[in-house]
Amino acid sequence: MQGGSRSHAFPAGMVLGYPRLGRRRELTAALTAHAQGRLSVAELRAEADAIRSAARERLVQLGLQPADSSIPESFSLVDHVVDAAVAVGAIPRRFGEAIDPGGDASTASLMLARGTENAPPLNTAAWFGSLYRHFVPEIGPTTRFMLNAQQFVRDLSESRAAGYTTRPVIVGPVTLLRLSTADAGAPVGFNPLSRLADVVPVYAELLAKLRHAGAEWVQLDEPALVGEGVSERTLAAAQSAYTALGAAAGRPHLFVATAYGSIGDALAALAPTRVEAIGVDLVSGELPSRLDNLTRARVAEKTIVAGVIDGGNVWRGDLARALEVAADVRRLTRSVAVSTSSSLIHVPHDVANEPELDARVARWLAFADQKVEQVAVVARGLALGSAAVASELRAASAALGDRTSAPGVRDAAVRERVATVTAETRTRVPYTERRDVQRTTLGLPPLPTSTIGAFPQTDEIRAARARYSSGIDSAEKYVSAMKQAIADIIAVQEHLGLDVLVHGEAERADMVTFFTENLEGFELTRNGWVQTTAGDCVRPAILWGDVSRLRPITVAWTRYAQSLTRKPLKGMLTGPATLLSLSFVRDDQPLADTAEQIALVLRDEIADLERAGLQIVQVDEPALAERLASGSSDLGSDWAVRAFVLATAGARPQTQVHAHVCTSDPGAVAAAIARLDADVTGFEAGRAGTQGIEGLRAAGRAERDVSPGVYDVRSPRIPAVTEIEERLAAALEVVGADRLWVSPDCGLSARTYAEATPALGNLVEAAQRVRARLADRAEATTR
Ligand code: MET
Ligand SMILES: [Zn+2]
Repeated sequence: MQGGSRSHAFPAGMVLGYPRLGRRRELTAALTAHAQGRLSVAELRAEADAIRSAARERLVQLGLQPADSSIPESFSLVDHVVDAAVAVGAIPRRFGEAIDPGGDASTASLMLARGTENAPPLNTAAWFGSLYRHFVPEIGPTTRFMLNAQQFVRDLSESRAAGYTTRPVIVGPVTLLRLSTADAGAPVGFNPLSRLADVVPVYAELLAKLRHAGAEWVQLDEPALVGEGVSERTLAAAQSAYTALGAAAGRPHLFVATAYGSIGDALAALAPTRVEAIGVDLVSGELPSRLDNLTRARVAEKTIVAGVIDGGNVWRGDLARALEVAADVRRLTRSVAVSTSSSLIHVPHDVANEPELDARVARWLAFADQKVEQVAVVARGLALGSAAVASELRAASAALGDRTSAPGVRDAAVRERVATVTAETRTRVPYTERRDVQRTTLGLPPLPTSTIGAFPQTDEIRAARARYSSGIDSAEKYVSAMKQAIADIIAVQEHLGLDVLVHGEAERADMVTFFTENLEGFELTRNGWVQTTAGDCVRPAILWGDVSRLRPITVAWTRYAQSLTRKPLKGMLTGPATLLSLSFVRDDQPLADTAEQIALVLRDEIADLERAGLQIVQVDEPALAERLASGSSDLGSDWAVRAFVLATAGARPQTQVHAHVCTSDPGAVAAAIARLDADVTGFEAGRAGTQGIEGLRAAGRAERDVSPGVYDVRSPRIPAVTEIEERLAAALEVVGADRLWVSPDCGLSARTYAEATPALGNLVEAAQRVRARLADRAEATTR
C-alpha cells in the first residue's frame, strides 16, 4: 500500500496546533514593523523562524518527541486559510500582476491579507465560532489552481535542518472550499465546492512534495466536516477528496483532523478512504453513538486521535475523565492517540507568564503549555495504565475540587437575584407607548445625528491611562485628565452641531477590559494574548465566578459629560454577549446562566444612569450578529437575546434604548435583532445598503427607529457630504424620515481627529441638507 504501511507509528500524544504569536507577542511586533516598512519580508521570516524554533524547543521540554511527527508545523505568518489558498494558487484576479502565483508565498499571503493600492484585501470571518478570524478566499469557475508549495516545504525543511521531524498542518481541501466565497466573476449560485475535483490534484502534489522533503505525517484540518449543518454534499466531497488523496502516489501518512464539535457522519464518510488517522473532538463533541458494521471494521484499521484536552478554553479540567474518554475510544480501534480537541491558537501561551494572577485562580488554569503537559500525561496513562500517572490525576482533581468550593464561584446573593427574575422583569411597556413619551421628552429633530460612542484615542489619552495604570499618576490626576478629555470631546460635538452626544470613552482602552475590571467574578491577565488574526490579538478576561458589580461602572464619567451639555447624552454599555465572547467562560454552568448574571449587572447600571439624569443608553453587541450568524451550538441559541432583553427591560419608558449590533448584514440575523426590543437599532450599512432596514421590517420592526451607519469608520477616508446624502436618500426609500438616525457605522477610537472631525462635519451637513429638502417638500404639499 502506498505510504500506508504502519512503519511510522503515529505519535502517542500531540497537539493539533500551537499558538503563533510568540510568548512575548513577537509576531505582532514583527508584522507591525513590516507594515511600517521597518522590516523586509526576509527579516520578517527570520523573526517567524525564531518564533517557530522557540516553539519547537518548548514543546520538547513539555514532553513531545522531536522526531516522531508529534510537533505540529502549524505556524502561519498571517493566517492558515490564506496560506492554503496561496498554496493552491487561489488568488483573486483583482490582485493582477501584484501577486505572482508561483512567486514568494509569504509575500502573497501578506498582500491578500492587507490588500494593495488597487486591490482591497480578502474579507475576514469568524473561524468556527471562535475569536479567531480567518481570511476568506475567493474562488470562481475560472480560478486556475496551481501548486505553490514553497512555504510549507520551507518550514518543514528548516525544522529538519534543526534536527526535528515535524508534522505539516494544512487546511484540507473541503474546508478550504467551504470557507471560500464565490469570486467577483462567478455566476449567481456558484459554489466553490464545485471546484473540488480541480483542487484535489494540487493537494496531492503538495503532499508528495512534503513527503519528498521528509514529512512522515501530514495533518489536514477539516473542521468544516463537523457540526449540525453539515450537508450530504460536504460529506460526499470529503469522501471523494480523501479517496483520491489516499490513493495518491508518494504521499506521507495522512491525518485528517476535525474539531469544534462531534465528528458525526464524517467518520463514516472518511472510514472507507485510506487516510491513516482521524482526529475527533471529544471535548465539545463525542463519538457517533452507532456505526454500521462496515464502518466499524474500517475504523478499527485506523488511528483515532482523541481530542480530550480542551483547546478552546483555559480550564485545567478533569484529567482522570480525559483519560477515561480516551480509553473508551479503544472500543473502536487499538490505535488511539491523545490530543487537544482543537488547535491551541485559542488560548494564551503559558500560565507561568502570569505572576500577578490570583494564585488560587491560576491553579485552576491551563494555557497552551499546560495543555501540552496534560496531553503527555493522558498519553502516558493510556499507554501504561492510570496508576502510572496517579499523582498527576490527583493534582488535577484537587484543583478542580478547590475550584468548585472556592468562595465567589457561587455567590448566594447573585443566585437569589437571578432566581427572582420573572416574565414581568423581562418586559417593558409596549413600544408605541414608550415611543410617544420618548418623542416628547427628547424633542429631537428628524434625522437626529449622533456617533456610536468612542472618539479618537489620542496619544495624550493613552499616555494618561498608561501613567495611571503603571502607578506613576495618582487617581486624582487620572480623573482630571479624563475629565479634560471628556470636556474636549463634548466641545467638539457641540461645535459640530451633533444632536445626541456621547462622552467619548477615553477611559476605555478596550470595552471588555474596562467593564470586567469593575466586576466581581472576572480576572484579567497581563500576558494572556490570543490571536484574532495575523498580528492582531486580544486579552480575554477569565470569568471564573458569579458576576456582580463592584461599583457603578460608567456612571461618574457619563454624569460628568451630561453636566457639560444641554443636549441629550447617550450612555454607553457593553452587552452580555460581547462581554462573554471576549472572555474565557466558565465550563461549570451553562453560558445562559452566566449571561443572566451579567444582564442584571447592566440592568443596575442602566438604573443608575437614569438616576444620574440620562435619557438615552446604548448597549453595544458587536458580537451578537457574528455569534448568531456563525450558528455555533452554544452561542447561536437565544441566550444572547434573552440576556440583552433582561439587561434593558428595567429601563423606564422614557429612556430610549439603542442596540448597536455592528454587522453589515443584519438581514441574516434580523429576526433575533428584532427580539431585542430596542427602541433604536444601529448597524453597519456597509455594502448591504438598505438590506438591514428591510430585514428588520420583514422581522416585524417596521415601526421602530434605525441607525444604519452612513460611513465606514474602518477607513481613514473622509466621506463627502453628497455621498452621505445619497446614503440617506437610499435609506429614506425604505424608512420614514421620523425613524432615521444619522451616524457613522461604529466607534471612532481607531481614527484621528484629522479624519473624524471633517467626516462628522460632513455627516451633520448632509443631515441638515436632507432635512431642509424634506421641509421644502412638506411645505410644497401643504400649499
Ligand atoms: N461604543 C463602542 C465604540 O464606539 C462600540 C463598539 S462596537 C465594536 O467603540
Ligand atoms: Zn460597532
